[in-house]
Order: sequence, then C-alpha cells, then structure tokens
Amino acid sequence: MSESFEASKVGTRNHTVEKQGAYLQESHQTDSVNPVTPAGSMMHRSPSRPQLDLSGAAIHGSQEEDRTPAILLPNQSDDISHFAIDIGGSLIKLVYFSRHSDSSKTPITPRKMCGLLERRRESLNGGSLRHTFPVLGGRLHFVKFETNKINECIEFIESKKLHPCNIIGESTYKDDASEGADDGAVIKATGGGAFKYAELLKDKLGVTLDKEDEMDCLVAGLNFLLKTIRDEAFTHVDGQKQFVQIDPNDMFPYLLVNIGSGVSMIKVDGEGEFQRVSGTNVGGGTFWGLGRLLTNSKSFDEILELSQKGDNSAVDMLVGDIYGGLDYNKIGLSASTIASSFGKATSGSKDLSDYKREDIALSLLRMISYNIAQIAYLNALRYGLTRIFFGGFFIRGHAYTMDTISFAVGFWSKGEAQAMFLRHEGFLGALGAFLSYDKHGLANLTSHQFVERFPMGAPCAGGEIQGPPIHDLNGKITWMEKFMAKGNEIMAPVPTSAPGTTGVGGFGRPLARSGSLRSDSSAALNVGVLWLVPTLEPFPLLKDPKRYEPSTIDLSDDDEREHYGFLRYWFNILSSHLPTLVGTAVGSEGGTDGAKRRGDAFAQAFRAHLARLRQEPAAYGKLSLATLLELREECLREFHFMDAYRAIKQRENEASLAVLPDLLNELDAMSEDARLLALIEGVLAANIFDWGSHACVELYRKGTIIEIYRMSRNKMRRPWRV
Ligand SMILES: Nc1ncnc2c1ncn2[C@@H]1O[C@H](COP(=O)(O)OP(=O)(O)OP(=O)(O)O)[C@@H](O)[C@H]1O
Ligand SMILES: CC(C)(CO)[C@@H](O)C(=O)NCCC(=O)O
Repeated sequence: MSESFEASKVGTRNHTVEKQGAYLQESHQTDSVNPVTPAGSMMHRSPSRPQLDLSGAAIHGSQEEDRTPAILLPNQSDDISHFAIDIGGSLIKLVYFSRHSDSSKTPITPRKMCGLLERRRESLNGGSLRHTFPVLGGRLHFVKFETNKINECIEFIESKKLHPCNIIGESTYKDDASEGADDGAVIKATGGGAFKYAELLKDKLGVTLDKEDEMDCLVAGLNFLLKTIRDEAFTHVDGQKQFVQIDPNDMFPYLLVNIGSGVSMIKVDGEGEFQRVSGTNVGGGTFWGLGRLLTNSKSFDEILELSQKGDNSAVDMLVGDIYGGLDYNKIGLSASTIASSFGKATSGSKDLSDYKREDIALSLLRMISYNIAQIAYLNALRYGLTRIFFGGFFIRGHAYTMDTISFAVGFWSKGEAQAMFLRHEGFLGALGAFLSYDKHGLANLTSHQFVERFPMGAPCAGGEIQGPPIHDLNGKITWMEKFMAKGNEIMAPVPTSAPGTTGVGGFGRPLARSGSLRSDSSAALNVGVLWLVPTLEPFPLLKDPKRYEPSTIDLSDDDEREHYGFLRYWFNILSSHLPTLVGTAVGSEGGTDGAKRRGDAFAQAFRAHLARLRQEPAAYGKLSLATLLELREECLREFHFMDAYRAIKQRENEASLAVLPDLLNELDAMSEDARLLALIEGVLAANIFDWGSHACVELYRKGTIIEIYRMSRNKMRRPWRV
C-alpha cells in the first residue's frame, strides 16, 4: 500500500509560517493587556442572585507550576440543563447546554429548570411532547479532556454541577419540591469509555450512563452540523480555507472518515442511514503514541509543532534516493516523492538520537495522513462517493495535516473527490449523543437558530497576564472560563475554570515559544460556543424563511472585498470608534478604576480580533457587518460590559417618553400613507443609528434620538428623494 507522494507538492509550510510571523508581530502588542474577564456569557445574572457563589473557592493546582491555576468554585451553579459525553480512547468530549442566563428575570437553578420542564411537559399532551416541546434558549459548550485524566473531567462536571439534573427518563423529571432528591440522573454517553468508565462515573458522580452507539452518534452529530451550523465544512488546499455550502436537501451520500485514536470510515446515505465500511488501526493514537516515543514530546501539540520545523527527507527514503537522484517518470514518480516513509532510518549506522525530532515528527505526520487519506479515497472509489468529510481530533484544525490529506485525496482521485474538514471535527460523537436526548427538540432547528460566539478573554493576576495572552486566540475556541485574580483573591466574578481541559477544536496553549502552529488560524479559531436563539422568528412574509440570508455581502470573500472595499472601510470605522466606545462603556459602569481596566482590556481584545480578521477575514467563518458588530458586542460582554449604552439609553428613554405623546398625536393626525412612511422612516433612522452610523453619531452629539428622528423626517434631504 505504500504508494507515495511528491514531497514538494504538499509544501505549504513556508507559506503558513510566514503568515504566522506577520500575525505574531501584529498581535504581540496585545500582550500587556491588563485585567480580563471570563468568557462572558455566564456572568450576567439577575441582580437578585449573587453573580458567583464563591464559597469554597480554592486555587486548583500549584501557582508556581501553572501560570493559569484554575479556581475551583465548588458551589457555583450554572443553570445547566444537560450534557452528553463521548469517552474515546484518547480524549473525552463533553457537550453541555446552559440556559441563557438573561432570558429570565428569575434565577433558574437546575432543579427549578427540571420543574419547569415538568410543568411544560404536563401541559402538553404526552404523545406530542417529543415534537412540540418548546426549545429553551441557551448555549452549547464544547470541552475536551484527556481520557487518561478522566478525574479532571469528573471534577469539571462536579464543579459546574452538570450532573444532578440530567435526566432523560420521563418519570424522573423533578420540580422544586423535590430538591435534594437528585439521584438517578441518566447521562447520554458514547464511545468505548461509556462502557469502560460507567462504574467510575456511577461511583463518583452518581450518574448512570445511557449508552448510545458510537457510529450512530458520529453520523447524527455530523448531519446536525451540516444542516444547522453555517460554515461548518470547509476545504483546505495549499493553506487556503474555503467554506463549503452544503445544501441540506442534497447532503447525501458522503463518506465520513473519523480520525480518532483509530479510524472509522462510514458511508452515510441519509439520516440514520449508514454503514461503517472500513477502518484502520493506524490513526491519531498511532501518531501520538509513536510520535511521543520517537520525539520524546510531552503532548500531541508539541509533536505537531515540531513537525512544522522539520525536513522529512532526512528520514524518509525518496524516489531520488533509490534512483540516484532521478525521477521515475515511467510510473509518474518524481525524485522528490516519498518512496518509503522512514526508509532512511534503515541505515545501521544511525541511532534515534542521530535524527532530528522535527524531521521525525514531520515524516510521521505525513506517513499517517497519507495513509488515512489513501484508504479514504479507496473507500470513496469503492462506493462511488465524491464527498469525504474528515473528522476526529487527529485533524486538530492543523493546516498542514489538512493540506496533506487534501493533497492525497486530490492526487489519488485526480480531483474527482473532495476532502472536507469540519469546525467541530472532534465533537461529532458527543454532539450526536447530546442530540439523542429527545426532550429539547434541537434536531429540528434551522441554521438561523444558532449563532456562534467566540469568547476571548485573557485571565490575569496581580495586574499581569497569567493566562494565554490575547494574541493566543486559542481562547476563542475554548469554553474558557477565565478568571481574574490577584494572588488568591478573586477580583471578578467568574465561573469555574476548567481544570485540565485541553481546549476545543484547536490547540491548547502553545508549548513552544514560537507558537508556530498558530500559523493556521483555523487551528485556533474554529469553534465557538453555540448559542441557541429559538425565540427569533423569521419575518412572516418571507417567501422562504429558511433560505433568507440577511447579510448578503460576505466581507471575507475576496472578490467582494476588492470590489467594495467594505472590509477595510468597516475595520477603519470600528477602530476609530473604539476609544469613544470604550469611554462610553467605562462610563456605563461608573467610570471606576476596575471599569477602566476592563475597558482597556476590551479594547485590546477587540483590536486583536480586528487584527486577526484583517489577516484572515474568514477566520471566524463568513464575515458580514452584522457578525462584526455582534463580535464587538460579545467582546464587550466578555469584559463585563453588559450594556455599554445603558446610561445613554436611560437618558434617551426618559427624553423619548416625555415627547412620545406628542409624537403619537402627530402620527395619528397623518393620513394613513404618510403615517406608514413616517413610521418606516423612523424605524430605519433608529436602525441606522443603532448600527453606529458615523453621521448619526455626529448628529447624536447634538441632540437626542428623538430629535434625530424628527430631523431625519423634516430637515434632512433624503438621498432617495433627490
Ligand atoms: N490534546 C490532545 N491530546 C491527545 N490527543 C490529541 C490531542 N489533540 C488531538 N489529539 C489527537 O486526537 C486523537 C483522538 O481523537 P478523538 O478524540 O477524535 O478520538 P477518540 O474518541 O479519543 O478515539 P476513538 O474514537 O478511537 O476511541 C488522538 O489520538 C490524537 O491523535
Ligand atoms: C474502535 C473504535 C471504533 C473506537 O472508537 C476506533 O478506534 C476505530 O475505528 N478503530 C479502528 C479499528 C479498525 O477498523 O481497524
């Protein structure tokens, strides 16, 4: 099977490393950011509840050894509704759901949530529950742990109190009255570890695992993502990432190649319609295991990082090595093609220590990636499939791995088959298990009901960065529960830090100084927290709500960018407006020293986002003005500015209410047509203002919104009337 590829054809490393250099330069300036906050969304609790339950808080681990010691807050609850777990040979993946904490004025504890569910359930007719149960708003979080550190995962579940109320049996719903009687929770679980660790989880957490088949879950997870999450799938060729639009009505058939410890290849023909057609024991575990032995690396990421500085020709036997520097043209093999991976190591005179770790790492990465890609291609060929999705955490969002696999698939299939990758690569199984809870009705959601948010804080202690600096955008893809601490004193309310989580879909903190893996932005930025926004209804008059796309201009699209220059325009606007926004935000929090520090930190974080996007506009998926503004809002919230415009809104509301009767009278007095036009103009004026239009902001300085509204109607020359 050891067909080979031409070494030069997959050589995108230089390119990506260069990009990384530029990026690091730009982002270093953010290192000195000061105080920072947690991934924001868990922070905004109702005032009637303390923001954090700090009782029993303790630093977890040694501060000397760990620059980001986790703070365990054993009594903090997060209104969790439920979670599912995928325990694989190498990694444990956890998907958990938390309610929008701001969606209700009353704080909802997990048990209250169960009571709520129970009451709603009762109010519906038993049989129809499955399909009509209202979906609760909330967030889906993705976290992973190493399987051999399962205790850290258990601690995480405990510290976040994910387990007491995760009940799937109809008879086990509880309401407030049954607080305390929370045994018997049943958790959806998949992967081999669902069997292996069932007893342990029962002992430690008191939960029973409801086992779901691993392959079922992988397929269900992927189908859900392809149908529901925008820009989930992408190709990666020569360092270029391109999102693929998947038509939910034309998704099948495809081949899923899940590269975990081992590799499963699944032909998928429809919802729940699939067959595991092949597999190979040479997978991610092989790469990690052999890589660790051969390079003495401490982690998976370290091996990947090493590989990017290596030259595999020092280890691999090339066609040219065999043919005295010549190509073997007759069968289409150039001299630089790898004839035999590790073939040079057969030389008796050299020991392992005579080879460079970097070279070994690269040779190994290529060997494994090519081999899997080739088997994948053969299976695609066997079943006439042209779409191949590669999942599993071996991929790790790593540009070089993806390029190598893409190259191999393209090479063997002569361009007929396409390798595609997934932003939630390693979470397919966990997500599938999560979806198998049938009470939340997630499976029927459309893409409009999920938005993806990217928390990116930087924890700091004593005024100095203690966590990943902001340029380490890894924070964007983890559900990083950041904290701010001064010595042992917690300065900002934060959820529990995740001990031992290895991050989500991207790299953990870079171990090497260079952080060269960051050369691939996708590695660090491919997964955010999914927010479920079920309350948004499409406009009723839309012809096809499912296809309605409010943001028609993709700012990350090259052509459009050149054509309109929008991206640069908006970046400039957002950058120049930043000081004003920070001032407003700080003012909204009383202008305290703490608020100022947070304001500075927000500005640095947001600048880092903009710098990142300038460099790679598609880094966070499709980019529209709406997503840019949403990103800014999210970033503000992350730094605890829940509403930067609070004070202004209050002032405006008061002023508006004072003149509202007058305005209503004025509108009432109009003819129907004139009134409709006035209302529409008013809505547009408010909307444009809300989007921070430059001209409006200038106008605003001179009066209140209501005055602008009047001015826009009475005085301004409207372009559409000229
Ligand atoms: N931080 C990490 N630690 C360990 N392995 C990692 C890490 N990041 C990526 N990997 C790679 O991901 C692989 C595990 O992927 P994944 O979690 O999809 O599979 P798994 O569920 O553990 O395995 P299986 O399905 O075969 O039981 C590892 O074997 C390794 O190659
Ligand atoms: C055994 C599983 C399914 C566990 O996830 C996976 O590791 C795998 O597909 N291994 C490859 C086994 C084979 O088909 O040779």
